[in-house]
Amino acid sequence: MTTDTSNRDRVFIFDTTLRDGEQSPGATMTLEEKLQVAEVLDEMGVDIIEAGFPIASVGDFEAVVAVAKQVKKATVAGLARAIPADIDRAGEAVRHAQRGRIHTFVSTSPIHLAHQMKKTEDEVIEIITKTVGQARNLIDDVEWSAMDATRTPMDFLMRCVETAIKAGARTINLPDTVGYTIPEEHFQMFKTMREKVPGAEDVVFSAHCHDDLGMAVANSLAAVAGGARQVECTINGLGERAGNAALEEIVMALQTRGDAMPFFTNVESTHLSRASKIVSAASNFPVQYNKSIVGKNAFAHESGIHQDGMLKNAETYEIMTPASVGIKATTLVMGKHSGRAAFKDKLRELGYELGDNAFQEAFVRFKDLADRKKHIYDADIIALVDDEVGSSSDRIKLVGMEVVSKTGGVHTCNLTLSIDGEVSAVSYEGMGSVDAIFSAIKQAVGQEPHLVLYAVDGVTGGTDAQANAHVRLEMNGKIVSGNAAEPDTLVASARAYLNAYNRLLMDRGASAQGAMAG
Ligand SMILES: CC(=O)SCCNC(=O)CCNC(=O)[C@H](O)C(C)(C)COP(=O)(O)OP(=O)(O)OC[C@H]1O[C@@H](n2cnc3c(N)ncnc32)[C@H](O)[C@@H]1OP(=O)(O)O
Ligand SMILES: CC(C)C(=O)C(=O)O
Ligand SMILES: [Mg+2]
Repeated sequence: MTTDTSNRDRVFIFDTTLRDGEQSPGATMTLEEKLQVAEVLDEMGVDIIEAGFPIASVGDFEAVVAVAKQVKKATVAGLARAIPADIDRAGEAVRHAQRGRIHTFVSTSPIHLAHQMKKTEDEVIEIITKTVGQARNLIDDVEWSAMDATRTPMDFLMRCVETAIKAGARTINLPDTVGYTIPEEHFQMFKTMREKVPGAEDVVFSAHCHDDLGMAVANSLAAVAGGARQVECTINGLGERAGNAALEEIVMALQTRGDAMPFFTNVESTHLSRASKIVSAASNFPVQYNKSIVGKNAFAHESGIHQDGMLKNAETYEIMTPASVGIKATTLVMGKHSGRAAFKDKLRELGYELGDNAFQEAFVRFKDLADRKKHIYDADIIALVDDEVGSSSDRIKLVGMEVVSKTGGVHTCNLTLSIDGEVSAVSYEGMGSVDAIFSAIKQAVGQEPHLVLYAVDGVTGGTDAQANAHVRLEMNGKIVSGNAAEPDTLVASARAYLNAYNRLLMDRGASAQGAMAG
């Protein structure tokens, strides 16, 4: 991570979550939500907040006004088409900000000119002069955008840019409106503009990339390398169609790879995770698990080799710290790909110190469970280890069990037990599956303990949760309890019953056969 900003150019971060982000189908935010988003953006040091498109509706106008009044540090921008009424309305909204900006745009590509705007190139040039001039009469800070710039012939685009600069625009944004460009091409476009357009040195060039081909961030960084010093982006990459360039990715790319890209932003990255959560809740757009920087898995490791490396040194598999983006800690997720190093570490965290054999047995059972269950929670491991530790001295052990249940019919349990090392099989029919299991065990062991309690609950949520079965038995005035956790409720019930039964035998200090006889 690079913290030294000397000899580095500043890149201004223009956040458009509240405008382009809100254009995502279904992402409409209430005024309160917009204010909450604006607050976190301002706190984290975003330079410009595009708060909305004031002409779009009364609600949008009021939201831009409210954000403008609330924001303390950032510039607040309002979007306007190249239409006088739009520009007036945007000016009316952003004048409430300590620093306001009118952002006006017009199409420049042949396809837009022919089909959307129905204007000639010369007419567009005239429109730019008039509308940028109108905006400059309202406010000093004017940004002009060439909609669909990346599908515009360079000579015409340069004419447009030169016209906008002459009319008074301070920021020239060249959007990749349809996410069509590629990094090398984007780099060249900005480089050419900076080198060839008269007056280019007096303005800030800006990139605004969409993610239709999944290259929004790469294209934005290429634009910066080519001379752009403002990047337009959104939290979580929210935005029209496939979204905009993700703010958190741009900020962290520049911060993490300062060695290769000599730039910095003013964004305090430790706010990124919180901002992501706020925007996700406000827009109702869940963040995909594997989303860079802010996804649930961005700092989570499940595979044994990675977990082992992480335990030795976090830099083996993490190029930035979770703390740097506001996430408390890395998570080592326990699952079928985990190895002994992570399992041992997890046991230590849960307060277990097992001997070599017990550890090995617990690890085998853990792997077996992980093969059958998608999510392994701490409670699963606790249940598994408690069961393992308890069962090592058991004298009655479950070897195999088959339960056949029929609606309205009998329930049969075919059971094989090992009793003091001797294997015996029995079959029993009961009123229900559990009745058949318990009766089969009693028949095999040859004793009649009284069942005081039988209960089952889920250790963790979901249909693949482990069932935690509890059994309390009484025999000759002695009461003992047994528990077992298993993904299968019937197996958990059988094990819990045997767990209690083994304790009965242990308490009596007799051999299993003796207990059976006595
Ligand atoms: C790439 C982008 O993100 S652009 C921003 C997209 N955002 C939005 O559209 C915000 C929400 N939009 C709206 O609420 C509405 O579309 C409004 C209020 C802006 C306009 O509504 P309407 O007047 O009903 O127009 P409508 O949406 O049907 O069509 C858009 C019109 O704007 C014109 N237009 C589009 N962009 C521009 C521009 N940059 N400058 C001037 N005119 C433009 C279109 O040519 C079309 O004009 P026409 O009706 O003469 O053919
Ligand atoms: C309005 C402009 C800046 C835009 O969002 C785009 O071209 O994608
Ligand atoms: Mg856009």
